[in-house]
Amino acid sequence: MKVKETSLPGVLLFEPQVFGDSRGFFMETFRQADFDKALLEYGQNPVTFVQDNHSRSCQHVLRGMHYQEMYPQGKLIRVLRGQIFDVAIDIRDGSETYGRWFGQHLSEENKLQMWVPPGFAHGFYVLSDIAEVAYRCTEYYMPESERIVAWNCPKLAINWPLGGEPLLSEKDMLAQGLA
Ligand SMILES: Cc1cn([C@H]2C[C@H](O)[C@@H](COP(=O)(O)OP(=O)(O)O[C@H]3O[C@@H](C)C(=O)[C@@H](O)[C@H]3O)O2)c(=O)[nH]c1=O
Repeated sequence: MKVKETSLPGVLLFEPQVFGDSRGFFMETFRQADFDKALLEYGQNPVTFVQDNHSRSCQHVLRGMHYQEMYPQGKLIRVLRGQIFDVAIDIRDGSETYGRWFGQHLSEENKLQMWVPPGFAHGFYVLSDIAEVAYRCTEYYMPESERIVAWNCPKLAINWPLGGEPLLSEKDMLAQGLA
């Protein structure tokens, strides 16, 4: 697994080694020791994943930008099918990079994984007909603690590669921008 820093400190990209042969391919998608080493190398605290999620969305769906106020979740995101534009926003109080975002195309082709540390908001926009997204979380889902920042907050000015009007859940539609 190769690890790359991004332009937003804390957010990391993981690129698995893919072993292709006449049958198809094989890859390790997570290895605890390598992940621990990467976090240590980039000065982050060790984490434990406690929940695995899988969602399926159609083209132009935008989910986000979500975070949990209490029990902030770190998330390790990958795409099983299709392509998304995945975005993390630093919303940690007092952070030097507060309000900055980073976006990356994740797809079944590039097999990249994005690490979104606890304290960041997260969301994605679906570019392909269908996208299946799988992610591991470091805290359990706590709906009462869930907060949402509007995907189109002018202060964030996220440069979404929109190919059509985003399809949002009702709660994402009602979200406010960053205070
Ligand atoms: C996120 C989540 C939802 N649910 C339920 C609640 C609801 O009835 C249904 C759909 O929930 P949502 O509309 O919140 O799903 P969704 O909009 O896909 O929420 C997700 O968005 C991405 C961007 C993230 O980063 C995730 O952490 C999560 O917030 O699933 C769970 O049971 N456990 C969970 O962990």
